Amino acid sequence: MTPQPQPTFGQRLRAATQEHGPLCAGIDPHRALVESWGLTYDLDGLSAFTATCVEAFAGHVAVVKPQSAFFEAFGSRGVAVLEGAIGQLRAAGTLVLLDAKRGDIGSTMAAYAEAYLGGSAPAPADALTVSPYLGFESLRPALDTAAAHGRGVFVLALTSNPEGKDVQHARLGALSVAETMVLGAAAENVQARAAGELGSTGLVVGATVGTAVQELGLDLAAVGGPLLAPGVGAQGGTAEDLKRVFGDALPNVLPASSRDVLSAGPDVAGLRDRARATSDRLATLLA
Ligand SMILES: O=C(O)c1cc(=O)[nH]c(=O)n1[C@@H]1O[C@H](COP(=O)(O)O)[C@@H](O)[C@H]1O
Repeated sequence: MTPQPQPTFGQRLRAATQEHGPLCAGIDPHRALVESWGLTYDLDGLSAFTATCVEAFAGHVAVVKPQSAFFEAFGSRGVAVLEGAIGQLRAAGTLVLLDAKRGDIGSTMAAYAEAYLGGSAPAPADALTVSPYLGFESLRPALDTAAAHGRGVFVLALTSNPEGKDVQHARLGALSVAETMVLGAAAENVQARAAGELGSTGLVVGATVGTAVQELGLDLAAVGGPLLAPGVGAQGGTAEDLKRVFGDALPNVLPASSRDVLSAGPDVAGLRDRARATSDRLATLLA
């Protein structure tokens, strides 16, 4: 019997958002949030916070995005909590986008790719955020490792923080730095686009970037991959902003929200309801 080709990350993401709506729910255990849930800001509090998020989100949202920094802050035992959560979410069929924004030179990038996306990664994620400021092509090991294992990457292009534009709007000859990321991701997604499918190389474009997409003349619809839009909620990004920022690329947008959703905890049902309501609202907008 001929083995079936494994589904790509883009295919799995499309199916997940069709089933659950477009929300990417963040797990960002900030000290203030953990304490507002009545937990102590220590390893026990981190574990309890994470377990509540997993219970609320697993099987109920399309994608969960744990922010690695908040787990790394507790050292190897914090990372073990993160690895446990990744495993539980994926076992429930929920896609995990690990937000670690890794970026380095080729051989070191290859080690990061193996660590998070490889065939023998200890706790592989379905996708990883990556930082392209050592050059788009420095990401090659992550792009190739992800593709080989049906996983994805999200490349920073226009980040939601106000300082991002100092680098991302800068021009390299005719092209802005952001546009090199758009063209790089589009090239990775050519085959998927030709097949009428969502590609597995995504970009990060914040919901808070105002008119930057238009000013820089970026063709986000041509990327052919998912467009992670953080900044919804706590950073001030609204559903209306998503419309303005993304225009005809709206169907590929994966809006991400962390604090705004997490503030509905610690009650599991309350947290799940907030995530579902946010996802439903966004689904109507993106339809
Ligand atoms: O890659 C990201 O997810 C990301 C990119 C970006 O441009 N801006 C941004 O806020 N993020 C992440 O998205 C999350 C935003 O959290 P909230 O502002 O609480 O919704 C954090 O984990 C950020 O690190």
